[in-house]
Amino acid sequence: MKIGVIADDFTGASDIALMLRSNGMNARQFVGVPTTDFGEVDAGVVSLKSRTCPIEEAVSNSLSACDWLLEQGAEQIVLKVCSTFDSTPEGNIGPVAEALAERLGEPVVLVCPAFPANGRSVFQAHLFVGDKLLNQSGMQNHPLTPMTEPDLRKVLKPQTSWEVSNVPFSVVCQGAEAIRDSMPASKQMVIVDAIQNQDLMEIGAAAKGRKLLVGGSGIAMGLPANFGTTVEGNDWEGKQGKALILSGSCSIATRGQVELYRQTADGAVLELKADQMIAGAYAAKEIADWAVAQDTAPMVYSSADPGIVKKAQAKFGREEIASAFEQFFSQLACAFVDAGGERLIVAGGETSGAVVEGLSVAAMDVGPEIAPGVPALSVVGTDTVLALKSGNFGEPNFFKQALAVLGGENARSQ
Ligand SMILES: Nc1ncnc2c1ncn2[C@@H]1O[C@H](COP(=O)(O)OP(=O)(O)OP(=O)(O)O)[C@@H](O)[C@H]1O
Ligand SMILES: O=C(O)[C@@H](O)C(=O)CO
Repeated sequence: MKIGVIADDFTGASDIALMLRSNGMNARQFVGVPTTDFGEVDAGVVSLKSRTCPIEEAVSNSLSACDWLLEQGAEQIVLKVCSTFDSTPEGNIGPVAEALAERLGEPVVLVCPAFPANGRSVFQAHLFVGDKLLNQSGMQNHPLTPMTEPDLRKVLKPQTSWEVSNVPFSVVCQGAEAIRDSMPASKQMVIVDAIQNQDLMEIGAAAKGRKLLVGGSGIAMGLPANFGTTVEGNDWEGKQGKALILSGSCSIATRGQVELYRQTADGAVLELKADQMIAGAYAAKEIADWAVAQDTAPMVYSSADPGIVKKAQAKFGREEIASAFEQFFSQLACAFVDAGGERLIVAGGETSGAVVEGLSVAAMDVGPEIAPGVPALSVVGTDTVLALKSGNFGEPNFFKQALAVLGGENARSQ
């Protein structure tokens, strides 16, 4: 293994696995730290559910993943965080990055969440989503990690005892050597500006030999070139069996995708409501049986507008309602696969984590791209194919595209 990735959520893990594969590395996504040997890969991506869990748990799981990746021979570790830098004021990005840097003996940590293909850019350490600052992008309403500050120095500083600084675009646009020369010598987390893919390629070249990087999948774009790896053609195969769409993401893009799919799904949709969920009114097995009996791929969703989410959180508690939905989606996915379902499309990182853990998946191979940051995946050793969609990724007709690609067709023709 050349590059080891510790991803703080499951959709993020498949996002960076796709990025590494598209740029010349064989990559495999693991669910937690593997306990069996899956053979040699250039890049191993360990998916954790550490974005919103208690800090001590996030640190300890990330260190275990790091140790395992080092044992596999990884020369460089990437902590994959969200391209919208999702974290609470306490963490978990800062504490995990600091613990990993100390474990690896790395005094300087490059931090860059930019992902231009999905509209995320960093300028003067401020994170933009399209033409909006992070705190005006809709992320201020996120159910678990509301992002109300666009200056990443101010987001990261309260999370770490290290200094936090910025390498501005005026340096980045001069290329890899200028970026390398601008690196401090002492303990620092350095937020590096990046606006376009070319900047990420230069940052990747500048990062050659660094033991730890922190960022969105964009930070991995220029890394495979440092190792001179290449990949053979993709032998990934789709499945034509029963499909189910599960959406627990309340992000703006997902809500648009849910609405569009709802209009075209011939009624095969079921909205889960918070009151009924808490009252235990939904039965996973019954809904799974209904799902496999449909002619078109059904969609089960809890995606709701910020006002509805806030009310549910005030009534039941933020963690309680989130975990009730996550547990239910996980049970439903298991019941659907038990009932013979083959294709699962899941929207939302936390939701995807719950589903994949519930299915007891150990490893996934990366197939073709459905949308930037979202690959088709196949669960190693089973007939299940999956798409794990980050909340804000994908075009309005994402679900239709995903059904096609998981079925072995081309997304662009949808
Ligand atoms: N109607 C709802 N009311 C309250 N919470 C909800 C509701 N529907 C979903 N949730 C919770 O909101 C959280 C959404 O997070 P999730 O990571 O799945 O989506 P996302 O944040 O949009 O995706 P990503 O992390 O990939 O950007 C989940 O914990 C989910 O259980
Ligand atoms: O970086 C992103 O935005 C995604 O891969 C993700 O992590 C969303 O959960």
